[in-house]
Amino acid sequence: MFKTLDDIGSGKRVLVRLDLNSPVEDGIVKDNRRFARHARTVRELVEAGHRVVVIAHQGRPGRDSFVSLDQHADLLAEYVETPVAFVDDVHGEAAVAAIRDLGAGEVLLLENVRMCEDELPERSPTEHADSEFVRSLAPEFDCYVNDAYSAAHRSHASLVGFPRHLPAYAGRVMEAEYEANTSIANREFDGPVTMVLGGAKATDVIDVMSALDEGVDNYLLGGIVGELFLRAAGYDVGYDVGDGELYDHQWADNEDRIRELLAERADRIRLPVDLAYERDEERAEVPVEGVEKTQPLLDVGATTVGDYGEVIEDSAAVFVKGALGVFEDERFADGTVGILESIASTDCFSVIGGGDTSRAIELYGLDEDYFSHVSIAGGAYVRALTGQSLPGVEALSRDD
Ligand SMILES: Nc1ncnc2c1ncn2[C@@H]1O[C@H](COP(=O)(O)OP(=O)(O)O)[C@@H](O)[C@H]1O
Ligand SMILES: O=C(OP(=O)(O)O)[C@H](O)COP(=O)(O)O
Repeated sequence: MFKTLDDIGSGKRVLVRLDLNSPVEDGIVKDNRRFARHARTVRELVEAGHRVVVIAHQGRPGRDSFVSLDQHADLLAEYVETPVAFVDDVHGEAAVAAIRDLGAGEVLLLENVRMCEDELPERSPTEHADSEFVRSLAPEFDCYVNDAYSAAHRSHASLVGFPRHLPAYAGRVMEAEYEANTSIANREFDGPVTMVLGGAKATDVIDVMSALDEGVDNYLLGGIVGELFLRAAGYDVGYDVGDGELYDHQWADNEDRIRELLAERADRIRLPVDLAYERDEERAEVPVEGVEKTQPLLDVGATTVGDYGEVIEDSAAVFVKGALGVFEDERFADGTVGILESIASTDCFSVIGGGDTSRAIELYGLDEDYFSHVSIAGGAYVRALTGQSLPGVEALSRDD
């Protein structure tokens, strides 16, 4: 449906859009798997003797994470194992001069594209193609590669404007993410399909469940979302404790849809039968019938992990969206890690998505190779699961 790096040839001037958007702490850009993944695409372009110019974004104006890409150049260079030059300009004279100076097999990163006013408005590809940003850079290149799947749900200039001027190709990350994340909608599996749904964002999970009625045989719920469903089932859970804002407003916003889903799909939805909480600084577990509504509940319990593991063992495909507990705290990681281990021990097709959830894989030393695909996308993954098209993918696919 789109052309790939296999179709480019060699020795071209290539503009490549990556998603290097990263956590920033005290002004320091944190390394994360986006660098390692995109490095593969960049390395392949370098090895083909192209002149490689990278564009990417970081944060949004007004936020602390809205910083220059100078640190990103060093991090990317480590993974590509080749120097990555940086110019603090997006499309002005300095950027164009640096682009023209580039030799074959060299890599240059331009400044954060969100520092350019043309980038962020959600506009059509035709409007973006006509922006000064896109019109001033496009003539410097022979082709455009979009590898930024995890930003492809945005109709921003650097993601949709260039394919109107240049032959456009998908990078390796774009290809792999697209194929894995749309497989729940596009692929037939030879056995039950299971979704593990957790995390803190109830609306995302409800949207995914609503969109995927036919294709899914089992829903295994946990996290905040699981507690909201348990509350709908009549258990005394899912109440905000102290100043927390995790439950009550999400309950108010989603109560009706949760009740409907539970009634319609009672035979396919599995809820936690036990939960974990903190007692005397240790992990303690309690059956759902016994929880008191003043306890913060931070993970699913061991019986739930066992039950869910049996369902996973019998599944042909498992998709994960959201963590089953507060896995960042080792005491409450058993649910998330236990489920990931169950998936890893089967040979089912598996996709682990959600920026936070996939972090549990590296935090607890699981091997990525045990899973069919570990996504680096958050919002784009949810949109793909719900069958929505992504403007950045659409822009690559046009055949007019
Ligand atoms: N019971 C819980 N109470 C509080 N936070 C939870 C609970 N279960 C999961 N979480 C939190 O949810 C976060 C992941 O949620 P979310 O952002 O929805 O998922 P993702 O980013 O993977 O899509 C994790 O950081 C985890 O700490
Ligand atoms: O990190 C990103 O999305 P994600 O947080 O949904 O994974 C993308 O870079 C998009 O960034 P944006 O949500 O500021 O447009």
